[in-house]
Amino acid sequence: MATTTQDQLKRAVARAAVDEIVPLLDRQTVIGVGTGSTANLFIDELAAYRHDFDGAVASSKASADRLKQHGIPVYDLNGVGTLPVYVDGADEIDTELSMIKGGGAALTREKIVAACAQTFICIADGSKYVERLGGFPLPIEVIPMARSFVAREIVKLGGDPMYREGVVTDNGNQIIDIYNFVIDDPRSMEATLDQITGIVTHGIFARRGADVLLLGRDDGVARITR
Ligand SMILES: O=C[C@H](O)[C@H](O)[C@H](O)COP(=O)(O)O
Repeated sequence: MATTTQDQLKRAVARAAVDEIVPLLDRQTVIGVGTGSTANLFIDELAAYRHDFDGAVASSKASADRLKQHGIPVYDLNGVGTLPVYVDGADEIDTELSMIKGGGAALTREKIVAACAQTFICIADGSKYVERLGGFPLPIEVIPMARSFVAREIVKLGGDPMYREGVVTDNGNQIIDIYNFVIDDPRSMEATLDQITGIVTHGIFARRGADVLLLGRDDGVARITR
């Protein structure tokens, strides 16, 4: 039997997310849209329904551009109230639906848009589903002048910080990736990192984790809820 490629799994969950949200849409609905290769496929699938909803708030300039290319209006979050749904990928997601995000450096806007959403639907291929977060290096967005200070604080917490050279976020900041970081308790680590001066956002999404995970596996898309 032919194995399903990662790209096919991403496409399957993107379609499943569209199937899940289309019944909720009306001409006034504005939805939150994430960033990355899986979110891109979701945007492409969503395009067929562009006349069934009002528009979207994007979590990155790249996603905003892709939405606009499909003729989907993109709104500033400040002009929109609560979003009924936010759809995005993840770099890792655990059984409690806590996530590591930010592999594409979009974590800050993602966390903000997710905070405004009633329901967070995570779309991910099976490789992202883990027992414990931390195999994927944890991205942190830092104010540039605080980079070395934040790195020293991370070392005190037992992680190995690595500057992601050449990357500037949509907010004009820099990214540090933390390798070899044990995240036994995502909520507690999220709170600890929230306290470090100079960190704009880190990639642990635990307090605002996903509500629904659409997980692409060889045998189909599993729907897992928190
Ligand atoms: O900054 C990027 C985001 O957090 C993405 O959602 C995450 O990196 C997953 O991206 P992909 O769907 O390309 O694996």
